[in-house]
Amino acid sequence: IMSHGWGYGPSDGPVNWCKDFPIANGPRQSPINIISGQASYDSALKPLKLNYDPSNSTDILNSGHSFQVGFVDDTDSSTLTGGPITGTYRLKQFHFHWGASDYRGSEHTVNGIKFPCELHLVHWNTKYLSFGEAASHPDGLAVVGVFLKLGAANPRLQKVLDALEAIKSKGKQTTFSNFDAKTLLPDSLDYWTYNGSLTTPPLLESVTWIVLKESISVSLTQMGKFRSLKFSGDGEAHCCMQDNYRPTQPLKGRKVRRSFK
Ligand SMILES: O[B-]1(O)OCc2ccc(NC(=S)NCc3ccccc3)cc21
Ligand SMILES: [Zn+2]
Repeated sequence: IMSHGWGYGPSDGPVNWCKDFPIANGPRQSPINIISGQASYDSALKPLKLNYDPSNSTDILNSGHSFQVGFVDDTDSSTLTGGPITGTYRLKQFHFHWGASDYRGSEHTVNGIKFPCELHLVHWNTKYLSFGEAASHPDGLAVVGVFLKLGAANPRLQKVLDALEAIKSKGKQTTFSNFDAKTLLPDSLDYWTYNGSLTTPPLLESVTWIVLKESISVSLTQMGKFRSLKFSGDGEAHCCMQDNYRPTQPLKGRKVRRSFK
């Protein structure tokens, strides 16, 4: 077993996760490479409905693997409905994955193309009592993935990045209120969808993935802010938080559908 938790380094990284989490080699692992020509249009797929209440945002945390903005999820005030899912899923947190260079960092890829960063908006099915409970069921979670593409600075993203000063090292947390996660979404909500898993241990196969076709912009300077975070805690040897993405996993016969013609 691993001497310590999991990470993204040479000894505790994705190639070794299967030792502690054998599901890493399971039938519905994420992320995947989306081959757009092989994704079949499904007219039965509904439009995504994201209703987020900005007053639900609570905090921003350096988890040691990424940073995440947390939301109050004890009522149906910030929800995802429609799309490929049935029922109501509550927003719990959003976080990102990014690279050490601008040519890698996303988890999902499109026709082999990597983006410098990928946003994950994590929701859980309210037919279960909690996120933890939902995470152990095949229909328990729904994650909206958004690619970040190099370009003009993104003013909506900047509000999140300005908060990173206070959470540089692992375990740091600070309040983060009145943030409207909807402002991080692109104009179009066209998406690809497939059945997958968490992309970090425990790699549970409980995620309906909803990956948006349209990306949002991020500037080089803003990418530098992501990379200024540390995997390490205060007093530990400084280890820049970057390349915190899992490589793509085998499709194993799964079908990817698209909501757009
Ligand atoms: O694959 B992802 O990076 O994107 C989607 C996503 C959602 C959640 C996580 N992990 C979490 S919340 N772990 C804590 C936990 C996990 C399982 C049960 C309780 C608690 C990682 C990812
Ligand atoms: Zn993620």
